[in-house]
Amino acid sequence: MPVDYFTAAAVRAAEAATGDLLTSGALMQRAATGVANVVAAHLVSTGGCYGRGVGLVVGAGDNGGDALFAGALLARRGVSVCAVLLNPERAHPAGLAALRRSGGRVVERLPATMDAVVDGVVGIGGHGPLRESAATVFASVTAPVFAVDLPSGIDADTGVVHDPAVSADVTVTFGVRRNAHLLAAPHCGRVVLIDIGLGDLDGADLRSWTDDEVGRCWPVPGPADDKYTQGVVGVVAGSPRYPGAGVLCTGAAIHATSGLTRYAGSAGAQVLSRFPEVVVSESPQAAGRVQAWIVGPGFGVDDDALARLRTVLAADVPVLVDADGLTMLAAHPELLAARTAATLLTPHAGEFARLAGQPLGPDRLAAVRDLAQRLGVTVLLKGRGTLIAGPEPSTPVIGNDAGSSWAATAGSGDVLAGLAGALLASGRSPVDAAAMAARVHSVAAAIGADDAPLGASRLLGAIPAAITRLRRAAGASVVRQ
Ligand SMILES: NC(=O)C1=CN([C@@H]2O[C@H](COP(=O)(O)OP(=O)(O)OC[C@H]3O[C@@H](n4cnc5c(N)ncnc54)[C@H](OP(=O)(O)O)[C@@H]3O)[C@@H](O)[C@H]2O)[C@@H](O)CC1
Ligand SMILES: [K+]
Repeated sequence: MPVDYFTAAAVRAAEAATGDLLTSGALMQRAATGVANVVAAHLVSTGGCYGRGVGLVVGAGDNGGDALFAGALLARRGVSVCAVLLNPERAHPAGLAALRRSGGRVVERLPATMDAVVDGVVGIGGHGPLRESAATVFASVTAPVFAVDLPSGIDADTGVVHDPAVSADVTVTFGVRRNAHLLAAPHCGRVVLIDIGLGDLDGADLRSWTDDEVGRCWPVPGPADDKYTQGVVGVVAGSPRYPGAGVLCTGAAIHATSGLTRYAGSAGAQVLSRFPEVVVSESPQAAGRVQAWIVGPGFGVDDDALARLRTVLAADVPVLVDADGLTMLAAHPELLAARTAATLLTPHAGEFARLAGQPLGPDRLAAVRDLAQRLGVTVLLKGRGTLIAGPEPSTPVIGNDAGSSWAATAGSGDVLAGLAGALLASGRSPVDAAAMAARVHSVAAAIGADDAPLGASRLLGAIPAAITRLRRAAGASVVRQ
């Protein structure tokens, strides 16, 4: 099952639909119990609850109410709980009374040594950066931070991390995940989802694929397959100045599927010396039939490159455009007008700005969705958090948090393009191909890096192990050999 993420408005609508549960405060009690249990589990795993110190940083809304009720529950378990009220007159009255009844204290500032700090400043009602009073409290916090719903200072819908904002070790959220949990994943830490009885929600804004899903969908040869039935991909990449891009992109395509890989360009000799299984030609016209093209990595932007881009985009098969191909496409958007098959663009932020005609801006989710709809293509926006939007407005954007930044290295994008292009040739839709490629790319980066910087060659070499890991996550029985 994919993991779905929702906007604050969708969360509020789902809460409102519960009627009595919301108005009676039952939802808040469930939320607070979840927070208390997560914090207590941390205390237990690090020595026990009794006599340990937990600080609450409490804002003026219901997020602060959650923190206060959670603090009350912890105090009843023998935890020494103290709360800083950022706006004492507006602190949640029932929550504050509950804390006091349980023996929790209100303090001006948190003690220097704490075992955990609960961020109850703001949740889905927050806007803008952490205000000064809250920022001052967090500036001296060294204990693990447990964010209620969202780390404060992070926008629930866009994931924009304002400055300052809380960076959490654990985020405890309720009912459904919010967009920010994926878009600002590095700031949320471990996200724990508490069931408060909202049920299943439709209309996700954002979605991520799980490892087992990618593994289940990964194309592997069946009994009736040969090299042609699994998809032939053509790679138009590399140049005399940048032959390596052609080698890396072609190598990734070879590792992705068992289909045939053709290379068309000036780096044929280098490609062949590394990968003798590739069928090499000088130009796309001479390459023979393919089920998808990859065009652009290390390609240059001269007239010859533009002519090749034009040829490839005129073909009635899916095309992935990357790197220099995107720079040329930004100057010649008319090349998309005559496309009859799907197109997948894979820009980084700079290429995105060229295509969109304006800087990416902080709201990456809206930007990628707008560009995909405007151009009528699928767009994969690269980064630590990859975002993939198709041209249909009704479908959720797919996001992939890499979990690490090891893949931020030269040639990494060429590898991603090779993976996604081969999956396009195997018949996957552009959104699926992009989502699967992004996931396997980040897993390969983690495996290849093994906690030390890696180059794109090692990233390439880790692709088979990454595919194996994802397929194992899906269970061995799903694919008949
Ligand atoms: N409804 C329910 O039953 C359930 C709700 N639940 C919980 O409620 C939360 C939503 O509560 P909410 O709607 O009260 O908004 P909330 O996130 O507390 O923020 C609003 C307050 O923050 C303030 N503020 C804004 N920005 C700020 C900033 N940058 N820095 C500092 N302050 C800032 C703003 O102040 P103002 O702008 O008015 O001065 C206003 O007072 C949700 O995230 C979940 O935790 C769960 O218990 C499940 C059941
Ligand atoms: K919070």
